[in-house]
Amino acid sequence: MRSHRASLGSIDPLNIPLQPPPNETDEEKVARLEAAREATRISRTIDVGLAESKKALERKKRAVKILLLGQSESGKSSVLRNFRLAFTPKYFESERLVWKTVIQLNLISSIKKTLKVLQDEWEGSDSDAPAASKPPGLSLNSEHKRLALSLSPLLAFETSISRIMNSDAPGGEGYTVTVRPGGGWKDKLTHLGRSASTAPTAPESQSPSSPSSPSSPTAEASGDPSQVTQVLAACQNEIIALWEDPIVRRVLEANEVYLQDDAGFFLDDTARIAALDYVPSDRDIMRARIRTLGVEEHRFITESGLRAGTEFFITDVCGSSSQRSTWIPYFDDVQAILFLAPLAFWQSLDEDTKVNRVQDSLELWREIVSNPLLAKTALILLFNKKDVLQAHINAGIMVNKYVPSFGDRPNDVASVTKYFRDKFSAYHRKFSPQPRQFIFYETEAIDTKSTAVILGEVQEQIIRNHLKDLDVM
Ligand SMILES: Nc1nc2c(ncn2[C@@H]2O[C@H](COP(=O)(O)OP(=O)(O)OP(=O)(O)O)[C@@H](O)[C@H]2O)c(=O)[nH]1
Ligand SMILES: [Mg+2]
Repeated sequence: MRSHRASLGSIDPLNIPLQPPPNETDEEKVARLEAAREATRISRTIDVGLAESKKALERKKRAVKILLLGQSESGKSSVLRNFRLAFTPKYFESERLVWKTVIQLNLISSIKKTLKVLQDEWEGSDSDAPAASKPPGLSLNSEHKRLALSLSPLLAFETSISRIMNSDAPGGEGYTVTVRPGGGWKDKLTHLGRSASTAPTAPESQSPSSPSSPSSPTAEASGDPSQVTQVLAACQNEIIALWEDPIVRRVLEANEVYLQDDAGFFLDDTARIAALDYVPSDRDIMRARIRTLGVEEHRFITESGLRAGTEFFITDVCGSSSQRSTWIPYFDDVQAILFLAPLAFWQSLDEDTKVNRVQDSLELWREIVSNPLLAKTALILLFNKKDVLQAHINAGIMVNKYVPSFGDRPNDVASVTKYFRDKFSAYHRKFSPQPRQFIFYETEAIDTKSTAVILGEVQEQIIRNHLKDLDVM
């Protein structure tokens, strides 16, 4: 009986598309074989890539993942820098000169703010009231004009460096140093610093009484960090004279500008920072202010300490209210959250001056604590900036003026801390989806020694829990 099925014979129809086309010329054959080799190469590269991604995923699963949360200016990035200093000191050292530029920019920002207030005063006195009607303590004179004029070239440097750090995009408005997410700005500053040190040296510092004028070569504001150092050194007497001038201080106060309370305030350290050979101390680096934009993930392997060789992923976020929705994708698979909440009960949020800062932290804490995605995550609460709290209590700021429910408890740091700790702890108990330990520390992120001790304890706790979860212990 003949089979109804057609015999495949020696021709395999599945192979037909792979067969060389009939009448293939030699050139076509070479091209076809080359294309086949290229396809195999690409396929192998993809396989290797997939294997590497799988390995990286596996590694990330074993690594310790920490998320830094808290409102803007709570100290998240400063805690990250402390982590770096404590556990990756070589890496921290390699970045020291990058921070020099940030600190110089912080100093220039304070000068810029002062000059803006003075400028507004002059414009105001030109337009409305005659100068004579100003209270005597607020009358700016020609010496102030000279100081302002001699410092104005610094502003051009600030603009150029910010532009370089942000790849020519504006680096945010106002007076806070802001950079795009990612570490690209650090590479740019490092590179600029290196090329500047190999370039012919700039002229020796200029006469302090005549710092670079807009037309002088140093005022071209190339964004070269070594030029900023030169110009700051040349201007340091003027900066100190401006900041220490009693009339300028009174004008700033009358305009409710309190530079000392600003993050990244370095005017009191001008003589040191504006010196040609200035190298930032660890504390300076912790005090530097640079606003985080977006979300930054930092991976590092600890170089020293009890757990040297441990891989960490620390995610640092922007704390502004408008940015908080960007945190959520990072809640997955994180072992611990360090939640920073300075007890700045006398302050409101920059982004919404109707909202008290501690109230905002408490609300944010409630949201984090109650989030089901974070039910198993260790939450570590840091009442950061305890030095700032101490200074305000010492200055006689009354808590019950801002927080009436504080009542007539003693107006001291211990009572204030206990009062708010009880509140945060009550939220933690009430809103956690399942019971978990309440872990709490008072910190001062600009004090690297005390912070290192606390971070050592925190690191140990997190790693132990993580190893337990991975069933390694
Ligand atoms: N005095 C004092 N200043 C601190 C402390 N912790 C941080 N700072 C300073 O506060 C400012 C803000 O700290 P950051 O670490 O930049 O704050 P952040 O939470 O990362 O803020 P965003 O990036 O805007 O979300 C910086 O100038 C820090 O140096 C502290 O304990 N005491
Ligand atoms: Mg930050």
